[in-house]
Amino acid sequence: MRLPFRKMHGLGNDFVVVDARDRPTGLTEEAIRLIGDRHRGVGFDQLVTLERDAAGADLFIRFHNSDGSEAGACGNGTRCAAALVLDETGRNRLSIRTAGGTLAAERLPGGLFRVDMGAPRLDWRDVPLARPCDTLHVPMAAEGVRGGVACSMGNPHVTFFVDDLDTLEIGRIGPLLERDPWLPDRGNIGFAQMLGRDRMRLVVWERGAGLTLACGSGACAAAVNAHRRGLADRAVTIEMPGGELRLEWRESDGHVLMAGPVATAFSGEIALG
Ligand SMILES: N[C@@H](CCC[C@H](N)C(=O)O)C(=O)O
Repeated sequence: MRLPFRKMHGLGNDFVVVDARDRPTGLTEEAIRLIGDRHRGVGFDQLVTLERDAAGADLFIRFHNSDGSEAGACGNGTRCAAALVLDETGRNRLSIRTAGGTLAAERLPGGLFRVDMGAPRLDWRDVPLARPCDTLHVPMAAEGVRGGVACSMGNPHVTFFVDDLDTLEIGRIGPLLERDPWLPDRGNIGFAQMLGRDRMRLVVWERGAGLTLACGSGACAAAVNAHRRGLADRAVTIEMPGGELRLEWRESDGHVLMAGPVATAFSGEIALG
């Protein structure tokens, strides 16, 4: 059996996109890990599976990290999947369901795609944290960082605000913080440096995938958390190693809007078994 796929990325956060709308892919967790292996497989940060939605949305999207675990949300992957289906159908808007919630995607001029990522969840139970805590000041710490800000964007995020991103050893502290006892489901860990009220730098250590060039839901969380801390306005540009995303935490309905580019690198077929 051969499984067609498309390799896409959003700012270097890379995905293998497979289509299960007509028949299930049948991929096991082990097969997902193998395809995600950058030496023995295709390699990806996330596997993005397109499915039909039973509840009436235009599309259901499922996300798996390269370690085989399932994730409730993936901002860059949602933009890529949305772009693919919008191109396929010639439409400009799409409703999408994910395990983390119902989203809306639209095509913008200039080759950009915007996703309404819904409202962040700010209660400690929703992140989730291990026990009651003010999510604005989570007493997590590692060398060079202390006191994170937590929220859920359909997946768990903690953002640490620092003066100088370049002094951190993220490859060393990221995996420790991902598995901190405060995070029973592990977490995506963002390290942010404010450059002004409308601009910041961000590096994200992703749960189940490690250091990434960009993280869409991590950028949403950083925008929300920076505003909650009084560090940023509601609209910010976020610079990540792979490029920039434009974020707005909309006042009228509390939804987070994320806009940025997508790209296809190549497509191919995986020989299963
Ligand atoms: N690349 C992502 C986030 C992917 C999921 C994450 N690693 C998790 O386990 O929650 C994005 O662009 O949001």
